[in-house]
Amino acid sequence: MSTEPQASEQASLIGAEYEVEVGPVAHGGHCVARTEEGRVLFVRHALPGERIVARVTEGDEDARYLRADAVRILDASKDRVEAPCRFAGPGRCGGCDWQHAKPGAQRRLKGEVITEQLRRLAGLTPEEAGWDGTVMPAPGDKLPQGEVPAWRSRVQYAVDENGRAGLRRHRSHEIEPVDHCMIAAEGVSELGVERREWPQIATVEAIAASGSGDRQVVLTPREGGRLPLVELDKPVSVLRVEEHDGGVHRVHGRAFVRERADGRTYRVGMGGFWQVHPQAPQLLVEAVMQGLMPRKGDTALDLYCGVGLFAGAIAERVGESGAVLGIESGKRAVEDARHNLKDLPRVRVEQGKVDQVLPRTRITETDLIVLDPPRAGAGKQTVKHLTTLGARRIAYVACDPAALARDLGYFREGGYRVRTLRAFDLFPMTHHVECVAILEPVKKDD
Ligand SMILES: C[S@@+](CC[C@H](N)C(=O)[O-])C[C@H]1O[C@@H](n2cnc3c(N)ncnc32)[C@H](O)[C@@H]1O
Repeated sequence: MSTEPQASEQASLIGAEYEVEVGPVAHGGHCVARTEEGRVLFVRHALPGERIVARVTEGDEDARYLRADAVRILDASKDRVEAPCRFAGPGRCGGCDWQHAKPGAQRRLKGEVITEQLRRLAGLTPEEAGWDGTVMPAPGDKLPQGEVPAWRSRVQYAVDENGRAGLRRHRSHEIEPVDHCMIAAEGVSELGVERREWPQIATVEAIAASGSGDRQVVLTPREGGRLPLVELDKPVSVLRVEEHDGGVHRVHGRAFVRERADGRTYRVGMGGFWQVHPQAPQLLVEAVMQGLMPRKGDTALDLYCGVGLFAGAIAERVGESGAVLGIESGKRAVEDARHNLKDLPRVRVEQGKVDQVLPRTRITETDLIVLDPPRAGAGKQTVKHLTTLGARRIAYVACDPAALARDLGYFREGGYRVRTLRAFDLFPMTHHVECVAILEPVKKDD
């Protein structure tokens, strides 16, 4: 069955409906389906094996593929549940992708995406990647059926023309007003951002640091708008982002929040990166340390080091006879990292892009490397450089399995193999997943 789009839309297929059988999951929070005419659809709100009616949301006659939403489920998967969030569904909030899937099924789908990316982009079988296909939930997130983990310790809300806070619809600038985001951490919900009016404000970010209890609200006024009087129920620091240069103006309270991981406190200023799931920093430090096994006296690099999470953990373990160099491009993050690690005299943090700073350091060897790049990955040139430094072990922390797979391919070209690859569901209800790959040089007799 198919419904043709209205003639006035010319070649656009937006609005056309196709009855299809849903195929496998694809990277990005959707599944692949094929129409009778052979058109490829990327369908959201569907699950593999289902028979559905898909309505096209993007694409025209000439497109290589169309984007679509499952608007009617004719034959449901056993993994399907009623979305617990009332703002989820076709055309609604774009924050979550898998509200309609059981938690175990969400993790399975993420595992399938990782396997597929490894195969397609690196030519690696699960065995060659040391990957057993299991995506682990964060401790505390395995909740009874129907309950949703409230994990987002940082939420940036957009504000609509009526002053209501909300979240963007999928691939859209439109805002879905949301009076309670189910995945927002309790500390975020308690700030009351979702329940008040925000005239003249473009975005409001609510931050609830877990270890310290620090709370922060970061306001970006509308162009030409003025900052409204801000009175919140809780003691929070409020920052305002200046329009002209992205600078930060402190309205009241501290200009940073304090986070805790691995027995240390980390100051994180505005714009500085910190993992959003409260369990993530500890979980990732443990996975990285188990993989790297630092020894006293080791030298190590922490690339894309943020405010110094892994540099701090490694420095504690390599002791005073060892040394750690962190590299990070964000100016404020580097200031925070230097502050956070100032009790560790053998740690240095350099500011700049890894591909520019690393060659300038003239480092020719190191025992250990941890790299935790942004979504785009490290890239061929940087990976190639890293494979020349003779590291005994490399830990690659990745928030995008596609970029990870590409970079693992480059590591292989440089003589490194993957020992283990672990994956953690640090973003429940969304399609995102965090991986930690541990690499080591291929031995001559391998
Ligand atoms: C995924 S975060 C990791 C931060 C840190 N490892 C942590 O876990 O808190 C990536 C970091 O890389 C930084 N970054 C992005 N591109 C960079 C580049 N080309 N060179 C250096 N740092 C970069 C970002 O500012 C961000 O702090």
